[in-house]
Amino acid sequence: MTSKGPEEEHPSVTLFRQYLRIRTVQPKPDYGAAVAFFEETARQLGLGCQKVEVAPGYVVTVLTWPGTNPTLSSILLNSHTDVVPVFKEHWSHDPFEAFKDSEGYIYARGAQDMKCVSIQYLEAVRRLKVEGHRFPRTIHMTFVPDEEVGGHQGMELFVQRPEFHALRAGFALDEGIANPTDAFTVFYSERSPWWVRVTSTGRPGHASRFMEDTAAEKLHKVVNSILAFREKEWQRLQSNPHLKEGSVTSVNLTKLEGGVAYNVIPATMSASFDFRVAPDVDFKAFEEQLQSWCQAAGEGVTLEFAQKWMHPQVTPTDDSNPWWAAFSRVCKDMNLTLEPEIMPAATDNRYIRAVGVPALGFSPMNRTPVLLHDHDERLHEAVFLRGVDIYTRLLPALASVPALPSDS
Ligand code: MET
Ligand SMILES: [Zn+2]
Ligand SMILES: [Zn+2]
Repeated sequence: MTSKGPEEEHPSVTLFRQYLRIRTVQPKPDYGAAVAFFEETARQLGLGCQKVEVAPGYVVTVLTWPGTNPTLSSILLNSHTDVVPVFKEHWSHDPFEAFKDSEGYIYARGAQDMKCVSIQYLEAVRRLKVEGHRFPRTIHMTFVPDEEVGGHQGMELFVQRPEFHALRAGFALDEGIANPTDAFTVFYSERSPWWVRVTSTGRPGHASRFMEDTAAEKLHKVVNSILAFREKEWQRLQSNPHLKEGSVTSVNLTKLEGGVAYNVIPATMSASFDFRVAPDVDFKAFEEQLQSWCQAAGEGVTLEFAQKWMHPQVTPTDDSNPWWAAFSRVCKDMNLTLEPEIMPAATDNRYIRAVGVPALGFSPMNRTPVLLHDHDERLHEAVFLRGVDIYTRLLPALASVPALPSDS
């Protein structure tokens, strides 16, 4: 599809580009502007709008399209409003201008992760409302802050609040990842983020000496053990074509800290690791493994967790799950190929699943390179619009799932 001039641009694309220009970029997102944007959109669409301040300055905006049968549980469409930082010098276009090139690619931070999805939800609801539809189940759209830094001042708090329980969510959709092939990836579980800092203490002294028991030597041993484990998991993934990235445990060494001068042996050094633990791992045994690598390195080597998710959940992807049945039926009817996978990263879906709500991670972008968090993050307007079509089919099906035992 070739690009149209601005006067011919699809209004859904225009709204998408407007949202992309709001600078909700970490570490200082302009959440006020995002909330105002959704309030205004709610007004235009005739949707209920509720603001829940889960922490000072951290507002969850809830837009609601009531269903015809209030006894049924609702459909929750979640998206986060924050985006990750940019390295502006590596971008072909200003990442907050939402520039559209002559082919129709829209360049912006958040184009894939996940401002596209927020607008696709809204535009699908708009279309269905304009066509005069009503569905039995209520549809709530939640726009949440803070996901990109862990969701601790966003969804993690929101799911504990009475306002969340009052939504009576029976099923949720949240973000997925683009797929470069013709297929669409859908995520039914997630790896658990474990952020681990290993601190090593040892003998300080003059750096000209062969000092024994130094912090660096012991830290080196732990780093070796963990990177050997990384290599093992990588080989396991490489050698088995049936395994996807989310099915093995990954780890990266992301920070090294310590030292004051070239010629002073420091008494303390630390290494930080980002583990993503596969859902089928025995968590207790895995933690013991980490502890034993530290112990094997010598005295004075300890670890602490900056993040340690312990509640991985799996949403069934067979017809025993009526939500999956409805979701996959629509995709089949639309001739979309689905690739069910475990999310390699972490999303707010982990909090939603942990309070007992089945959830899928889905960002309808096929034939699209995976550019989330990358330079030149972009999405073709035709792929974006196709996503609106997909939600326009998914929402009626999900919001019409007949009464379930869990609804009463
Ligand atoms: C682990 S906190 C979540 C932040 C981000 N979504 C990630 O997966 O890294
Ligand atoms: Zn995201
Ligand atoms: Zn992200």
